[in-house]
Amino acid sequence: MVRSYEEFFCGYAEDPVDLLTRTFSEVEDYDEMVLLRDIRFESHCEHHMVPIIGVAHVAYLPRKRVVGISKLARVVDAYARRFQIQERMTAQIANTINEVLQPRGVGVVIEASHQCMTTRGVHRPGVSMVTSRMLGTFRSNSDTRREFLSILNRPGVTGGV
Ligand SMILES: Nc1nc2c(ncn2[C@@H]2O[C@H](COP(=O)(O)OP(=O)(O)OP(=O)(O)O)[C@@H](O)[C@H]2O)c(=O)[nH]1
Repeated sequence: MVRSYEEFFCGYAEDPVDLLTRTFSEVEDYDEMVLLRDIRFESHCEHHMVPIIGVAHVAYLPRKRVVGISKLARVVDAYARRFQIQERMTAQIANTINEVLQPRGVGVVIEASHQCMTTRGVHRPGVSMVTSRMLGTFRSNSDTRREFLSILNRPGVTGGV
């Protein structure tokens, strides 16, 4: 049991800023959107300590600095593996990427099911919660935001491989 809880809450031992400090510079001035979608995560509700299970979609518009793509998923995990509320987790992921990479913009969308309301309390299975945090161009430019959100609605090319 102790090992399980150490795993559930190992995010407190991770520094999300550290995860993003190594960046790639030789990217031929790539400056279009980078989007990692369907990042599955498992978190725990800080009110009831029961699971929040969902997916995060994380995008940014680089300004010179491009990060290893797995690091975006690691940042999601670093915040998910803590006691959370979904709105705070969404903001933390976006704010950290924004502060460390200083991109032109960041967009984070999270869709999750909260077992504190599907399996107890109000008992509403099948309900999911959607939150988003848009910064920089994702907030100020509706075309950028629309491009991001429209990609989320497209089927993936890899078929989830
Ligand atoms: N942006 C970008 N990152 C990539 C691409 N292909 C691989 N990567 C990332 O390149 C990074 C290499 O980082 P390292 O820290 O050297 O590799 P690692 O120790 O295997 O890192 P993890 O994959 O996080 O375990 C990883 O984050 C990969 O996900 C790509 O096409 N674009």
